Amino acid sequence: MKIAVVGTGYVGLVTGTCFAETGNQVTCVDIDERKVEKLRKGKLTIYEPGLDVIFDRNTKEGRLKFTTNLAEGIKDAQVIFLALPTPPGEDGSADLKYILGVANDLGPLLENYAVIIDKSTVPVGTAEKVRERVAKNAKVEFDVVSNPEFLREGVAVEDFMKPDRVVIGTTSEKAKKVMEKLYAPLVRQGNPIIFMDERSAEMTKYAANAFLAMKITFMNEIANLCEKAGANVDDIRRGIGTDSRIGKRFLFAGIGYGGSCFPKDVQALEKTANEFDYDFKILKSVMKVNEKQKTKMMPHVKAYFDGDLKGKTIALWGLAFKPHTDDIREAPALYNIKELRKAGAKVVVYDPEAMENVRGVVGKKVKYAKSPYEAIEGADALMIMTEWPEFRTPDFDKMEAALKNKVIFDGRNLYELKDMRDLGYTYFSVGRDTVK
Ligand SMILES: NC(=O)c1ccc[n+]([C@@H]2O[C@H](COP(=O)([O-])OP(=O)(O)OC[C@H]3O[C@@H](n4cnc5c(N)ncnc54)[C@H](O)[C@@H]3O)[C@@H](O)[C@H]2O)c1
Ligand SMILES: O=c1ccn([C@@H]2O[C@H](COP(=O)(O)OP(=O)(O)O[C@H]3O[C@H](CO)[C@@H](O)[C@H](O)[C@H]3O)[C@@H](O)[C@H]2O)c(=O)[nH]1
Repeated sequence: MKIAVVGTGYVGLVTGTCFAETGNQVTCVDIDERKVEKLRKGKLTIYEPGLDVIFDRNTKEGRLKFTTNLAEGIKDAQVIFLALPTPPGEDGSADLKYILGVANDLGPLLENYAVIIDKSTVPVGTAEKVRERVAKNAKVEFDVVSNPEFLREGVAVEDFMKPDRVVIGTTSEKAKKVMEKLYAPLVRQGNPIIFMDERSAEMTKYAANAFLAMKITFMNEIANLCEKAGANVDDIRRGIGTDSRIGKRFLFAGIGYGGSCFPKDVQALEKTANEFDYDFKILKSVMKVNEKQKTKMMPHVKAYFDGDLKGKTIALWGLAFKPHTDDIREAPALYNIKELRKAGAKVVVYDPEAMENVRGVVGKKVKYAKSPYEAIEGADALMIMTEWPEFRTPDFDKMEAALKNKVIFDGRNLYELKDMRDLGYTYFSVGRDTVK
């Protein structure tokens, strides 16, 4: 099939590369000339495990191309994915300017029947809006389908190639057939394609993200209560996760959810509820709790240094919003850097992948270390913000020699309390006793 993907960010690049891998002819379109130039030279623009291998194969074999020219990109395409940003607008609702802008441009460029697919996360009713915009100038027949994406960053290729399910919102039989053919190679293991109308598909995406954000937030509140009540959240997680109605996944307490999706999508769904005059109380609580959770270690840090962080050096391990990605959008680490600096502390940071992105936002306000051990050399304390595997079993002898004080503020519960006790650390974690 000939496919165009408009918007070549995390979702667009993964979508385009994976569909090239299943044998399609894919052209990715982006307005960012530097990005397209780099991709054309065979260089990836994001860090995503496993993407490099299939990207190389498909660019070399000529199935994956890049352009800044929309007309050239969509020429003869049977399906056109819109994988464009839907950032929060001023009031927190999803800003549709990118999607509707491209929809306006598409109409006059269509030469044959095409299925236009909303891959971006878009509020209920967007497919209708896209249809209206394209129809204004279109001379040929077309369909607009909602096909939300559920991939997670860090495991995006695997999620895309082996999806739990594919959700497709369409009321057109013709579009349905095209979509079935397109996705057939990805659902061979028997995972379902779930067809529904466009509005339900759009709502499904927000419901999934909001539910997962709520699940995490619930555990974060249980963790906060555990700290007061002397219980251990890791035991609670195991105790409830084994109940198949609850499930083991997304029960890890920590310093809040971040990333480019949960924060904006929970907010956008709450705005949608507002528009329909519905007071979505749970979502409001989820946002409020998460906001506070991100910097929940700060009071402990301040108290440890008797309220005075001036001149203290705090090392941060982990900057990305989660491991296996260089994405720092809404990363808890950024909020902690801000709070630490506000309190007068010097901050030294280390992350295996996200340093360049942080440099772009924070610049010289923090020091960048080349290794986790360089970051803690002479530091007064260590804070852990992201659970990268390399932080899980560090060389504790090296750590002891480097740190001024044996104190760790762990926002991701990487270590066993017993081990920390045996090693003689003061150890703060989430939803568990403090080791002193
Ligand atoms: N990142 C994820 O893990 C993820 C997962 C599922 C769904 N989503 C949703 O997918 C959508 C895209 O997210 P993303 O993370 O890929 O965003 P992104 O910011 O990484 O990528 C968007 C790309 O679109 C390009 N662009 C902007 N305007 C354009 C135009 N007029 N023409 C062509 N290209 C244009 C940008 O230059 C950028 O490269 C969002 O709605 C998001 O909520 C994201
Ligand atoms: O038990 C858990 C699981 C996750 N998180 C946090 O939740 C956030 C989101 O994590 P994750 O869902 O793994 O990453 P994303 O790449 O943001 O993926 C989410 O957002 C995407 C964009 O919409 C969706 O496609 C995915 O299905 C959805 O999981 C991160 O800050 C994690 O640290 C926790 O705190 N505890």
